[in-house]
Amino acid sequence: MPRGPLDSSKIPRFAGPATFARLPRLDEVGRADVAVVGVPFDSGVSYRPGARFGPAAVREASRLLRPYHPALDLSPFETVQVADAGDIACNPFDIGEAVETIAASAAALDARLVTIGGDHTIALPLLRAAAERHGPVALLHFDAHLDTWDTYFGAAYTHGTPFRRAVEEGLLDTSALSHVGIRGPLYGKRDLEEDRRLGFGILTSSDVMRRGVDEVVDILRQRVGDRPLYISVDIDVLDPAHAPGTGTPEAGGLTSRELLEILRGLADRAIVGADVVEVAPAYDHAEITSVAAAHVAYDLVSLLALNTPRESP
Ligand SMILES: N=C(N)NCCCC(=O)O
Ligand SMILES: [Zn+2]
Ligand SMILES: [Zn+2]
Repeated sequence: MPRGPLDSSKIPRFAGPATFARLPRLDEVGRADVAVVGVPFDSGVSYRPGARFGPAAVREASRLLRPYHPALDLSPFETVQVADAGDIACNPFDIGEAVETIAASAAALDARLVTIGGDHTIALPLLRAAAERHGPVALLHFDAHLDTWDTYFGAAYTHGTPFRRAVEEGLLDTSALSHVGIRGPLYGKRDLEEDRRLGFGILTSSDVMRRGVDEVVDILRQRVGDRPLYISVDIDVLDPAHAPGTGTPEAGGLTSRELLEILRGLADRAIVGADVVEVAPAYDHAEITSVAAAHVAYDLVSLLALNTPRESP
């Protein structure tokens, strides 16, 4: 029987140190099927810094999460062992070294991971770890930004470039790559042409609004098929009204309801790992962004719980 979160009817949810959803730490349970791990790294940002404080803020905002998910009819923490694996400590002064550390630490965790960032640079090492285990993976990338740019100031590893590196490294199944929520001004039309050449399809923020959640879910489910799927959620996919606490906000984004509904529509796909990145609490108000990120992480944990292979009795 998995060990679940602290009982909030006995220990008030605002008491004690924060783990994700008040779950046990990984060292308290020994092993986990699904682990939530923080990566407090933001040395790859191109604008406002501060996502290094994302993991702590999301854990704090996750105290109110409850154990039963009505929309999925699922108690994820009873179905599988979920634990908080703490933070991956990586070098804030050397991006290349940090990327190596994150890849090695993620690969060493014997669990399916929901990673809390940190800036989007961390998706590259997380995809390395996922591809090492599963081969090239399908990618669903929720973001205002493409993050397939080549370099910034000559730097190859930044929060605007992880998915171009991931394609170059052969980590992704280029027949199943989608961005969702893209919007805002670009450097030029070439950004879109290069992105298409890498293999990405785009559902813009306007597409989500005009075509609606159900049609978007149909398109994404078909594109992913039965491939192993990695989901990367940059919280700036949400409108700044729903996620002001982030480094590169863009007007005209998704609502948190739309994002959660799209994720729930993917419950029967073969999800192998996920991240929620770019929460920068210094720009947040009333925990709006961290609450949204905590709920997104809860839904991702639930999807992974549904996707954990059960041992036959
Ligand atoms: N928020 C992320 N991941 N990327 C934004 C990069 C946009 C830019 O610097 O032009
Ligand atoms: Zn972004
Ligand atoms: Zn991003």
